[in-house]
Amino acid sequence: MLRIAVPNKGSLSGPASAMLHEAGYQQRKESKELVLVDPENEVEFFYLRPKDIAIYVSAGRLDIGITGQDLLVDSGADAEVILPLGFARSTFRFAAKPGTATGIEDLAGKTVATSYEGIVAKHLANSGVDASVVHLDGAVETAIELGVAQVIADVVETGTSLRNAGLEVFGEPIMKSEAVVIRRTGADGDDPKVQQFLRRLQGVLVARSYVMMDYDCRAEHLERAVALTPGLESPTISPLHNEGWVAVRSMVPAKEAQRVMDDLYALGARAILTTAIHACRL
Ligand SMILES: Nc1ncnc2c1ncn2[C@@H]1O[C@H](COP(=O)(O)OP(=O)(O)OP(=O)(O)O)[C@@H](O)[C@H]1O
Ligand SMILES: O=P(O)(O)OC[C@H]1O[C@H](OP(=O)(O)OP(=O)(O)O)[C@H](O)[C@@H]1O
Ligand SMILES: [Mg+2]
Repeated sequence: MLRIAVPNKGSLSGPASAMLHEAGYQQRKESKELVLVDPENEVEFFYLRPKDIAIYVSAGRLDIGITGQDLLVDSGADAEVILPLGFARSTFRFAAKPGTATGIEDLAGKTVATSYEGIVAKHLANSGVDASVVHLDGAVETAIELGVAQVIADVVETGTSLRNAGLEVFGEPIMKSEAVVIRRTGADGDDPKVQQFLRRLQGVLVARSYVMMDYDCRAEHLERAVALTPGLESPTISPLHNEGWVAVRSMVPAKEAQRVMDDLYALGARAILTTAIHACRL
């Protein structure tokens, strides 16, 4: 049975469970459940604190886990990313009161408050800057106002939390992050159970970001039409009863669907339809 770690709280928890559900796995019904066995899919889910997941996975106790790339780096655990999942996207940045710092060199001798000590300590060491780091569990934006630190290092998505606290980012982003699937470094990459799990999640990612497009066009316009809808491999072309016309079927990125439909229409294509993809294996 495949043993998988899933975040039990925080920003990663809801979207991770939603993605697993979409991939056909059972998910817990109550937030207090810590383990869920899905016998039909031969999978056991362990709901753990997001910060701990890389540690369990690197210890070999669990086969794979879903966590944040920043949490993986912060843990220093011996685990690696095998599939980025595209949600919980954020950057990790330094911030301070406006006008107090412009780059990492301004941190020398200062105190930095953060929930991600591992990332910050490594970054300071790599940059050769000598600053103190104070660990806080959350709401670090308040640390400056309350005099615990002069600088913070935290997750930034929209920047609203920083603005509300009267702070500004400075320097280059320390790292970018998103939710990822991880496994122990050097674990068997060919494990068929892991491969099947990854194919299911990849199927969800594709189903979320593509639509299926069907249309009819005159045979003489086919090459130009197909250039607009090249698909992932190659579009399917079928003859129509009306001579000189063909039907085309192709996957199109959902974000581009409306523009592509306009362009196909302008080319003379008709009966242009898009339908959602519910699941796929590429
Ligand atoms: N506002 C946000 N937008 C996008 N991703 C976020 C946001 N806040 C946290 N994350 C991401 O979520 C992960 C942290 O999850 P974690 O559950 O530890 O913290 P949290 O979401 O802040 O929850 P908590 O309220 O328990 O602190 C990290 O990968 C981080 O990059
Ligand atoms: O740039 P924003 O869109 O404002 O998002 C970033 C904020 O979201 C997270 O905080 P969370 O609400 O999880 O509280 P926490 O600080 O207690 O973790 C993170 O720690 C930042 O504070
Ligand atoms: Mg948080």
